[in-house]
Amino acid sequence: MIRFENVSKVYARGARPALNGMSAEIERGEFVFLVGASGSGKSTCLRLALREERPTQGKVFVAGRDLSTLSSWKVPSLRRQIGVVFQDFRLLQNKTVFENVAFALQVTGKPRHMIAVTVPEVLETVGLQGKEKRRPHELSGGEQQRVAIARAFVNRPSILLADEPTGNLDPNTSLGIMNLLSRINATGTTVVMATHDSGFVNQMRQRVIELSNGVVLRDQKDGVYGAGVPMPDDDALREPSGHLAERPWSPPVEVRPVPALESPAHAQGVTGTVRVQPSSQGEW
Ligand SMILES: Nc1ncnc2c1ncn2[C@@H]1O[C@H](COP(=O)(O)OP(=O)(O)OP(=O)(O)O)[C@@H](O)[C@H]1O
Repeated sequence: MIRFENVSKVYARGARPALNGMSAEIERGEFVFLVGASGSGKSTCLRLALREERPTQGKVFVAGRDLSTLSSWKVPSLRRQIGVVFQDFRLLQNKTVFENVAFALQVTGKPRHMIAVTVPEVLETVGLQGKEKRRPHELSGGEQQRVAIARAFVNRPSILLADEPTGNLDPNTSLGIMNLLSRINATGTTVVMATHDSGFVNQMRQRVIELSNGVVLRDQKDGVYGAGVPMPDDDALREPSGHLAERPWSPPVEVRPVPALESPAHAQGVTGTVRVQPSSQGEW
């Protein structure tokens, strides 16, 4: 789905490379954490996959396209396949919740009647029903991130890139966002998330790609955040079901993938389930 082939990126002449011969391949439907020290190149990887930046050397392939030969006029169609979520939400401040999400459909030329149906559905999925008319400054950080996720997904992209999506949120709110991303991934969407949040990385046990100075230091299936050494009490924490129980540090709800998105209430970390069925392409 996403392939980096020996990619180097030098932003300014003479500067240290942000990426320095980095290679990695991410398959359709994977959930991958990109970790590494500040400046190790995580955001650069995401920007290259979006064709916001171009490599100085090497190639990036996304959804079967070689981005080095992709014409500029095809970049919007590439980006329609990719949802993006940022640490700072990046909502349009003068638009309501509904309008922020609707905007993503309008720019792709969707008809008004389709927008009128789809936006409330997606807002319900992320737990924001009843808040359609609010503006971003009238929402909590977690709610703003839910709007951003709704906007990222309303076009049913096959890839979600998330750059520190929990970086501005408290642990409980972050947990709700992680649950939402996990459930989105469970519908078949490829998720790549750059993060410094060691707690979630250690608990979710997804693939971890660790960057250091622009190269892949570690690529670990069912990985952990640091050093590649499992935490000593992991087996003790694993329940008979295979799910991880709470750690002493963790918020009071487990994170686990399920085969479909759940209700907004569940996404916020409380019980109750309304299933949103994925389409045959594994999208929702
Ligand atoms: N637009 C830019 N112009 C010049 N240098 C840049 C630019 N963007 C990133 N860099 C440099 O490239 C290197 C990698 O940055 P990048 O943002 O990819 O790291 P990161 O791992 O995402 O860091 P963080 O965890 O702090 O977000 C850093 O040395 C950074 O200063």
